[in-house]
Amino acid sequence: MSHILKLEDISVSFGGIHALQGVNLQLDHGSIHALIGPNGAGKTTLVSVLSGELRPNGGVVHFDGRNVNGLSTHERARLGLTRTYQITALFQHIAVWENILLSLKARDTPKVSVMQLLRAHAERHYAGELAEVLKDFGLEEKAGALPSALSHGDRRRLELAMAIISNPSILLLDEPLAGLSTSDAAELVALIRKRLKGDVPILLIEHDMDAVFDLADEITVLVDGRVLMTGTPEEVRNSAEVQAAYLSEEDDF
Ligand SMILES: Nc1ncnc2c1ncn2[C@@H]1O[C@H](COP(=O)(O)OP(=O)(O)OP(=O)(O)O)[C@@H](O)[C@H]1O
Repeated sequence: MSHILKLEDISVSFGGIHALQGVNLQLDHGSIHALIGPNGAGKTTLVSVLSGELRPNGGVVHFDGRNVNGLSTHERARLGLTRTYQITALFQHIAVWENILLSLKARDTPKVSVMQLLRAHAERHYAGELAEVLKDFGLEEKAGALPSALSHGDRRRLELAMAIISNPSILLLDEPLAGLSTSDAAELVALIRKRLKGDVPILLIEHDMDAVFDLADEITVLVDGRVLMTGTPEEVRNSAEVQAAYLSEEDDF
C-alpha cells in the first residue's frame, strides 16, 4: 500500500535526553496506524515533530511524497498535520449546530458562492447534511446548546464531527479518548469506525489498549524513544518483547 506519511530516521534530543532516536514510521493510505508506548516513550514529541512545533535534530518528515521539514506549523496544519483537537477549537459563543454549520461552510469555501454562505442561505443549503451529522454523532438533542454546556464526551463527539467534516487528508488523533468514561469511549470508537475506517488515514496516539487493538490496522510500539516493533495488532499482542517492555505493565491489556 502506498503511504501518505513517512517519518525517516527522526531524532530529537532535549539536552542530554534522547526523546526520539532514529524513529521510522509509515502511515498508509486508508489505514489506521496506532502509536503506543509507556509514559515518556516519545509519543507527544513525535506528534510535535509532525505538526512542526518541534524541529528534529535529524531525519525527514515526508507527507504525500514531499519533504515537509521546512514547512511552518501553519502550512502543515493546512495539509492536515496538526493535532485534531487543535484544528477544531470550538467556537464557545455559538450553538453546537452553528459550529457544525461553520465547518461545513469552511469545507466548501471557496467553492460555494457568497450567497450560499450567507447565513439564511447556508442554513437551507446545508439543512440535510447538518441533520445527518447531528444524528450520526448523537448530538441532535444538544444542537441548541453552547459548547461550554456539553459533557466531556459530547464535546469530544462535536470536535470529532468537525474534524471529519472538514474532509481532511489525514487525521492525527492525539489521545481522543482521554478523560472519557468507558461507555463514552466505546461510543466514540464506534463512531470513528463507522465514519472513518478505510477512508481517511489516521495516526492514533492512545493509551486505551482496547480501543487501539479494536481500531488499528498497524501498531508501532515506542519505548524510550526507539521503535521496538511495528506490526499488526496480532503480531504486537503476541510479541514477547512487547509484553516484557510494555504491555504486561498495562492493567487494561
Ligand atoms: N520540552 C522538553 N524538555 C525536556 N525534556 C522533554 C521535553 N519534552 C519531552 N521531554 C522528555 O522526552 C521524553 C519523551 O517525552 P514525551 O512527552 O514525548 O513522551 P510520551 O510518550 O508522550 O509520554 P506520555 O504518555 O506520558 O504523554 C521524556 O523523557 C520527557 O521527559
